[in-house]
Amino acid sequence: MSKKHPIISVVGSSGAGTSTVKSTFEQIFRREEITAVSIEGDAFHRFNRADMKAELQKHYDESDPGFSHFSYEANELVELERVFREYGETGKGKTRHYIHDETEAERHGTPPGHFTPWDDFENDSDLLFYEGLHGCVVNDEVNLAQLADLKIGVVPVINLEWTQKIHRDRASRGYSTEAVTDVILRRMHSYVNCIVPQFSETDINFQRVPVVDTSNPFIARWIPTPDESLVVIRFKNPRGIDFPYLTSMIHGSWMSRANSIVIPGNKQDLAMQLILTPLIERLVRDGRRA
Ligand SMILES: Nc1ncnc2c1ncn2[C@@H]1O[C@H](COP(=O)(O)OP(=O)(O)OP(=O)(O)O)[C@@H](O)[C@H]1O
Ligand SMILES: O=C(CO)[C@H](O)[C@H](O)COP(=O)(O)O
Repeated sequence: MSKKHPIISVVGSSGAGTSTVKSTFEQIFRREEITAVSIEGDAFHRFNRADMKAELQKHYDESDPGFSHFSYEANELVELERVFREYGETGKGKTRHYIHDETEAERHGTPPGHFTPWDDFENDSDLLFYEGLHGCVVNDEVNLAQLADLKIGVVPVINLEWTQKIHRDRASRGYSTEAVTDVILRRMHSYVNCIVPQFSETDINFQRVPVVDTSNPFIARWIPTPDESLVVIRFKNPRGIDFPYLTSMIHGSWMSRANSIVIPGNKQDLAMQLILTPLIERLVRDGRRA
């Protein structure tokens, strides 16, 4: 927890939609005149693409099913914790980019499968925004959840998450369905052990649930649209959340439990803005005061 230099951590698996949610946060930052610096979780992978391939082969040869981009040891989590701590204490820190494809390569001048050099954050930011796989990890080595001030989980039900990953990796990263399926299978062990536990650390989870059949995500021709989905929003601590206000403002929403509301999928952006704006405002106000 850091009052003066707050940290927002948005966590989700690969293809869950954390980059998509980032744009909602950016709208709030712009409207509220908040200056944010940001980290993409993939920047803290331990290996570039070629080295990762060799590591995967090594683990495969040793019959180790647990190793993948999702596992702790494939990522620089101690370094990420150091950056979170440094930012919380001083408002300074550094990050880099992992380049996935040609479009990103052109933007950053680094070839796909490599990292850009480390770069310092801009000075005088109001907050640090993390989006990625591991921003709420608590394990024997690190406690990232403890260092973040607002923790959000983006967790579509798994069929939908796989559909989104397959479509995104095929459309913009040049992989075949078979290659993505193989990656999903190899990551399952660490999905369960390293990714899922974080959703008990998060303050709010947004879980998109399709209302069309996604029973075979490997042949789905398109991603279910927002109109074909509901979103379950679960608050870890519902105290202080004005549920009557939210359900009256979000047409078609209802409470499904004492700490959860369900909204139509096409209202996710509105719901995020209504829920997150006051929380972010408070973080920034307290930070500026401190
Ligand atoms: N609410 C949504 N409605 C419809 N499509 C969505 C939604 N959220 C995400 N998607 C789609 O799912 C795909 C994956 O989303 P996104 O790139 O945001 O995932 P990600 O979590 O950032 O993945 P990674 O961490 O691997 O980069 C994209 O094609 C995106 O358009
Ligand atoms: O999105 C991801 C994890 O969040 C990618 O799978 C990861 O960054 C590795 O990419 P690639 O295998 O294409 O080098």
